[in-house]
Amino acid sequence: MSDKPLRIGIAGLGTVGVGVVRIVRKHAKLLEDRAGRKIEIAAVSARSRDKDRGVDISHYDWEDDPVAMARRDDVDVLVELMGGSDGPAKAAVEAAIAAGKHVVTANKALLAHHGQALALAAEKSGSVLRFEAAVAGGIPVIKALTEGLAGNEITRVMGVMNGTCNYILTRMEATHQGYNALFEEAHKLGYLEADPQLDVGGIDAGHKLSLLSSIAFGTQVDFDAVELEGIEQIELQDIEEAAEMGYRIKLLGVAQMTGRGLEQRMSPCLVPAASPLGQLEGGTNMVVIEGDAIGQVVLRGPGAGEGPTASAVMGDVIDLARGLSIPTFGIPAAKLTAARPAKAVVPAPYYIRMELDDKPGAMAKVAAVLGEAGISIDRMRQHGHHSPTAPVIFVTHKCARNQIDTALEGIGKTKVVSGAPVAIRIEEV
Ligand SMILES: NC(=O)C1=CN([C@@H]2O[C@H](COP(=O)(O)OP(=O)(O)OC[C@H]3O[C@@H](n4cnc5c(N)ncnc54)[C@H](OP(=O)(O)O)[C@@H]3O)[C@@H](O)[C@H]2O)C=CC1
Ligand SMILES: N[C@@H](CCO)C(=O)O
Repeated sequence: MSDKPLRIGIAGLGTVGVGVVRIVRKHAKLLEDRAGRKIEIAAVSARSRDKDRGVDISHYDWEDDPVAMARRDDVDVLVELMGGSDGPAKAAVEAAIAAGKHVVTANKALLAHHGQALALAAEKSGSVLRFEAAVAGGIPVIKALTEGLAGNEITRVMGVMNGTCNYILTRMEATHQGYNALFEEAHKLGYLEADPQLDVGGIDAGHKLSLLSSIAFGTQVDFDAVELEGIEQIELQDIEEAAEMGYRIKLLGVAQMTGRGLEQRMSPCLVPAASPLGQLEGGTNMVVIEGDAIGQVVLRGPGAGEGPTASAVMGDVIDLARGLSIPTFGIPAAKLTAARPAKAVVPAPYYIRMELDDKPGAMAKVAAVLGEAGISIDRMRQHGHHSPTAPVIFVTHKCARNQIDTALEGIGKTKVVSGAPVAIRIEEV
């Protein structure tokens, strides 16, 4: 037991920051016993000093400037909980690292864009940079990958890592309402990020996937290489068609090393309804890790919210208090390789929906385009309708995404389809 406390400075007192303050206050003795030393808050920083945050912060020094707080002599660890890929979050983290202080952050945007540079800087200055809370909120997935599964060659990482999207998709199925109505519901419940595109555009989940990829495959974080597709084009009809075929639609991230490079994609996928991913409800997250020795591990839990996210932050803080020092992405940053990005090369069956003109030869034209792209049709259904166009669903045999893209382009040129066809990958999970 050390008689020297670990002193943290918290930059950002919103949902997560307040959660961290609450845990430090409520569990002071427990934390001391587990960490082997006291954990104390030396200073806090946010935009507005006068805001009522529902916790008493009067015992802690206030800093208007998070960078100044990061440099304070009495701060051993900067806990960055402001958010944003650049601006004050980046400046404060860089200042802390330059001053040789450890950093704990929940900021996936910052790490997805600057993770490699920050990890290199941290190692150079002898700092430790940790980010458990940045991926899948309260689920200890970073620890699982960097520690518990460190003896494995990781073959695939998959997951549902944006609770808001999963909430919208599962509520569409449960309430038979369309995307727009459920987007509004999620908005009213305060689930959406300030910029909702981060959630529904798949960007937030893509940030998280890029961080997991780095640890799993020993590669430099490459968010730009993540193939991103959001959930906005998913219609109730897709959810219901998928359900009838025994699938559910999830915004699924998949990262795997292929013979042609690192495939990273975050996109809506049909997954078997009976699989663990298919059964995931509401805002819950799930990460599936596959390794050569372990086989498959499934981690499930709350991906956001005050308590779960602060829990993950505190796990990192306790590790630092214990003196644990693990490279940011599991191996020294200089050893992380720059992976060749591979577009979805692993073939899969696809679900394709389109509004087909109800006139002679229309179906034949579409079938010809699919055939020319080398795509074999597994199943096809056309529903009864009273409109001039017929909703038509194809399920293909396994094919590559570029074949689908070629076919979609060709289908557009047939002039027998209204609007853009929707193609969704069917993932074996
Ligand atoms: N909320 C969640 O469930 C999860 C959040 N995260 C991540 O955790 C981080 C924090 O998220 P969350 O708590 O929800 O965010 P909030 O928006 O609730 O809080 C952000 C805090 O940062 C402060 N802040 C913002 N800009 C500045 C600035 N320029 N200078 C000083 N302080 C600033 C705000 O100050 P003020 O209060 O005065 O306005 C506020 O206290 C983000 O990186 C987020 O992505 C990760 C997982 C889950
Ligand atoms: N916006 C995220 C929470 C923070 O990671 C989500 O909906 O999962």
